[in-house]
Amino acid sequence: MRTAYTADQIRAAEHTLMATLPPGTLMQRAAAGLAAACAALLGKVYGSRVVLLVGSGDNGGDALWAGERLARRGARVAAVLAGAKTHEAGLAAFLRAGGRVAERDALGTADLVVDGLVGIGASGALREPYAGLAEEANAGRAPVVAVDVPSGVDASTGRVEGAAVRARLTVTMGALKTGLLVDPGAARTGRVELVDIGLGPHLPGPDVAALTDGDVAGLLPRPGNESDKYRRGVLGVLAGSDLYTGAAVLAVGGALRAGAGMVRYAGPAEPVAQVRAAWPEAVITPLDRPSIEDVGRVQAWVLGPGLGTGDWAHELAAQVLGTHLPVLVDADGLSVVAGDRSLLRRSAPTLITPHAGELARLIRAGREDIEAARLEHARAAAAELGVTVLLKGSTTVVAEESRPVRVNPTGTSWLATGGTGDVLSGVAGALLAQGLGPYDAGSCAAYLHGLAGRLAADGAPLAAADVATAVPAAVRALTART
Ligand SMILES: NC(=O)C1=CN([C@@H]2O[C@H](COP(=O)(O)OP(=O)(O)OC[C@H]3O[C@@H](n4cnc5c(N)ncnc54)[C@H](O)[C@@H]3O)[C@@H](O)[C@H]2O)[C@H](O)CC1
Ligand SMILES: [K+]
Repeated sequence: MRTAYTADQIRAAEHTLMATLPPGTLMQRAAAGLAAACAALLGKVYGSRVVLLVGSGDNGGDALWAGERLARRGARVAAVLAGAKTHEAGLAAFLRAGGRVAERDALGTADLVVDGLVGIGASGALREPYAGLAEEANAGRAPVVAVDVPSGVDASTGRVEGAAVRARLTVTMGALKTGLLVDPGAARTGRVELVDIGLGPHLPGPDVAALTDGDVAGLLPRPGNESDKYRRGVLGVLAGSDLYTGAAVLAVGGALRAGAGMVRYAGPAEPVAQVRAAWPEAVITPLDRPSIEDVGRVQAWVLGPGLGTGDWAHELAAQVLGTHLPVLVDADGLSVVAGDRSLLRRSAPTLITPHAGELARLIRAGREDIEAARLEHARAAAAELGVTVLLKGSTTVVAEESRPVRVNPTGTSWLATGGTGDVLSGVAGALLAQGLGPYDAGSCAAYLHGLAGRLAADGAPLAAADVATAVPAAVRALTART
C-alpha cells in the first residue's frame, strides 16, 4: 500500500524528527538522495551540464546541496537563483565545490534541470519569475527532476493553478505527498522516487493511500473450490428500463466477469430480453411490478444503472435499501436517493458510485467545486451521508469515514466513454456479494476497472462492453505480477 500525506502532516513529522537531530541533517539526507537520483538519470556525471532552478526556501536548499555533490563528481553545475533570497549555507558549499551562478539562458544548454523552486512551502499559483522558469524548463529538451514536488503543484491536493513544472522524475523527501497521487498533480510528476530521510516513525495516519497490484491480489476473493454459488457470492442487479436497456447489460456483464457465483437480474421486459441475449448465464426474474420478493436469495444488490427515476425506481430503492444487505447505488439510483436521503440511513454497508455531477446533487455542492477538490468532497460526503463514496473521475477516489481516502492509480482516459460506469457498478457489486466491505470492494473494483480499460483499449478507443470482457484478463495480469 502506498500512503501519502498532506504538507502539514509532513511538516509536523519533519519538525518532530529535526528536534532529535543536528541542524541540517534532514537536508543532507534529502540532498544525497536527490544527487544520487540525478546521477542515475544522467548516466555519465562527469562533464554533464546540470542547471539548478533555486528558490528561496529549503526546496532550493536541497537543490544546492545536491548540486554541490554533483559538482564534486565533475558535473558542470549552474545555479539560477530565482528567489529574493537564497539558502546561504547551500550556496556557499555549492560555490566551493565548483558550482557557478548563472542566468536563465543556461537552461538552453542543460543536460538536466533540477526544479528546486518550491516544494511543500508553496502557496497559490507560481509567481514570477518562478512561473516563467517553470515554463522555460518544460519547453527545454533536458529532462527535469522535481525536488520534492513539481513546482506549481499543490503538495496536499494535486491542484495546479497556472504554470507548473512537468517532471521526468520527482524525488520526494520522507513520504509521498497526496498531490503526487491525485490529478492534475499526478500527471506532472513523471516517475516518483521516495528518499527515506527517517520520517517514518513520526508520520500520523496517512491522508490518502493507493493500492498496489499486491494489495488488490491479496484482497480479491480467491475462487477456491467452492462449488456452492452462494459461497462465491450471488448478486442481485436492479437496473435498466424499457427506455434504457444497455446499462443493465453492462452492469450484469461487469458482475459476471468479476467472479460472482451467480448474478440475478430483475427488470422489465425489454432489458430482460437484452440481458438474456447477452449473458445467458444470468438468472432472470422478469418484473411486471416493482417488487424484489420473487428475485430469490442474493448477498448484495446493485441498484440504479438505467433504472429511470419514476415511481418504479423509488419503490425498488425503498425495498432494496430497506434490506440488511450491502447495496451499491449508482446512476439513476443516486437521483432517487438525492430526492430522499433518508433512504441512505441504514446499518448495512452502502457504496455509492457517483461522478461529480451526481455527487453535487447528493450533497448540494457545486460540480466545479467538487472537481476542484475531489478528495475533500468525497471525504465530506462519506461523513455526511454515512456511506462509502466512490467518486469517479480522472482520478477515482474511495472515501469512508475515518479511513485514508484511497486514490485509484490505474485510471485511464480511455474509460471516459458511455457505459463504463455501469460496468464498474457490476464489478464492485460482485465484490460486495463475494464478501468484501464497500471500501475494499470499491477500491479493488476501480483498480480492476482501470486495468481492464487499458487492456480493452490497447491504444484504441474502447466500447464499454469490452471493459467487462477484459476484467478476467485484468485479474490474471494482476495475479501473474504478484
Ligand atoms: N523542513 C525540512 O526539514 C526539510 C525540508 N525539505 C525541503 O524543504 C522544502 C520546504 O521548504 P520551505 O522552505 O518550507 O518552502 P519551499 O522551499 O517549498 O518554498 C517556500 C518559498 O517559496 C516561496 N513561494 C511560496 N509559494 C510561492 C509561489 N506560489 N510562487 C513563488 N514563490 C513561492 C516562498 O516565498 C518561500 O520563500 C521541502 O519541499 C523539501 O524540498 C527537505 O527535503 C527535507 C527536510
Ligand atoms: K520543486
